[in-house]
Amino acid sequence: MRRVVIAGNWKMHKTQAESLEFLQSFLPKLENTPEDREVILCAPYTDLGMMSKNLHGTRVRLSSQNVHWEESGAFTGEISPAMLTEVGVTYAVVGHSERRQYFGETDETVNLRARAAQKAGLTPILCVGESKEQRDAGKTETVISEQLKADLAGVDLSRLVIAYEPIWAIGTGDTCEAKEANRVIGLIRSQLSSGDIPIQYGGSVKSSNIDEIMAQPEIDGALVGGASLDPEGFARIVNYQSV
Ligand SMILES: O=C(CO)COP(=O)(O)O
Repeated sequence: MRRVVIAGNWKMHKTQAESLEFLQSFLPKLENTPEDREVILCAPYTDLGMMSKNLHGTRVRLSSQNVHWEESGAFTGEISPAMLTEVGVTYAVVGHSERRQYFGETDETVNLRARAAQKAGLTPILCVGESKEQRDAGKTETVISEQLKADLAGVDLSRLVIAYEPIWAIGTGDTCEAKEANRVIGLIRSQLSSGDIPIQYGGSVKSSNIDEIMAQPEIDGALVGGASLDPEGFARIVNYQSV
């Protein structure tokens, strides 16, 4: 049985005060959430320590939105795996398309980050996905397959989550059709030597489309951006109706 993993990626949103306010409203809404759903919040670095204290004894896990591959050094603006594990973080997003697009992240650095995360005991959430141009040119499968090959070299597949995030569907309201996301995720799975890796869909996931997304047999969860900022809405996503 593959795990269901629902994660909220807050990106560059929420101060500590705002995160605390979120948790106060969100946590009570998880009372009836089925036990087998894993819930993760990918919060800004400055929120993680405080959130970790407030999440103690709850089912919610914490993720960073990136992680560096060196243990320490002259890397201004970066964060080491140990700095994250020390404050109770257990997951790290790597290879998000916003990092690849705006901050020069390459498959090579994504791979280094994923391996370093695992070495420190963090589970990477690896994001892959094609741009609109690549999709229109019929290159979706090739792009994703090259990303997987490069990003996962030397990575332990038993401690990994993958998120399929088509770039054209991120923050646009233009969700990938659930059946199409299911097809691509099936292709991703067919390329992996382990069948147990949870594979999420990400890109304009909302409370109004989560039920259909989660009804797809290949989709094991969601990586939610904008809709994870509101505690009501994100709780509705976590508490999706399974069919
Ligand atoms: O990038 C995403 C999650 O990592 C998706 O963002 P949106 O849900 O805002 O489209």
